[in-house]
Amino acid sequence: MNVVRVEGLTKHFKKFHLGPLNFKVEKGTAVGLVGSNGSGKSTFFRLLMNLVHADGGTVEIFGKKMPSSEIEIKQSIGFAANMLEPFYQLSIKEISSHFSYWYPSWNQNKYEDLINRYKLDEGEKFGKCSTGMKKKVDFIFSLSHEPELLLLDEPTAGVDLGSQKKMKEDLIEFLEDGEKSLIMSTHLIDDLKQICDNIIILSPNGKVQDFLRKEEVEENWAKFWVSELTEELRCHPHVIKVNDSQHPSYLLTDQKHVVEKELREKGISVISIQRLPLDEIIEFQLDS
Ligand SMILES: Nc1ncnc2c1ncn2[C@@H]1O[C@H](COP(=O)(O)OP(=O)(O)OP(=O)(O)O)[C@@H](O)[C@H]1O
Repeated sequence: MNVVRVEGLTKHFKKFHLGPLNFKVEKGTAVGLVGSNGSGKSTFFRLLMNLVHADGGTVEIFGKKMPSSEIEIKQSIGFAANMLEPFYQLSIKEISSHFSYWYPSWNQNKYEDLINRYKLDEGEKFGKCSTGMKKKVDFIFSLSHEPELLLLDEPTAGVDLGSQKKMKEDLIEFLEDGEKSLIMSTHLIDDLKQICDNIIILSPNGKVQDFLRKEEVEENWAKFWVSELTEELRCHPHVIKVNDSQHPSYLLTDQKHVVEKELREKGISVISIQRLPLDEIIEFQLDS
């Protein structure tokens, strides 16, 4: 079952066009959204939450259409995206009383446990919190009403290392029963490695450059150092990069088994094979 389905979603600003975006998020999975600064990650979250109006396309969440089922859908979404600034004059506790009113599923015990876990002072005015503290408050509010889906825009950015570790533990626990889902943007490879199943890469011009299934890419992407690079290999649809400026030459593939078979059939010797770590794969995708 798909928890999120996006079709042809577009947003045009004067100097930036996002989309058309097409993808699905399966229930029970965690998706990492990566892309360079300004590639449209925050805009994408705002579109999902109908905080900016799309110029085209459709969004379905929990099988219901946005924006016609907006209120119902939002009751089951935990959203953290630096949206609490308008409450800068209120204390964390005062903001929590608004949240508990808005969300029938608000879990006061969970909220208090998280406040203690992240060592926050509930009496502090939100506007006086540091950047990292604000991120933690945002994170706590997103989790305290027992959502089915979390949408988190760079949740760990600017957060101290100890709290980053706790956030990851909390997200892994959130996903544990396989019923709940997560989309989070991040610039941190560890977030992707430790939490996400799939990765959406946004190109600088606001398009989905790739949708990577983490298990598949770790299995399929590899570098082969070979005795020779034939023309056929250079043009092979699963050879995505070659380098013959050094000896031995190497090729990069996103289909290890296909290329391995091809090399064997053509009698080309493989000097060595290296699996590609996820960070190199993402780096390659972001650079290409
Ligand atoms: N309200 C707006 N009006 C005009 N342009 C906007 C508006 N909001 C965002 N943009 C532009 O859309 C582009 C994408 O911005 P967005 O904040 O979504 O990127 P991002 O991927 O989240 O970046 P970062 O990684 O730096 O947080 C940027 O060029 C930005 O200037």
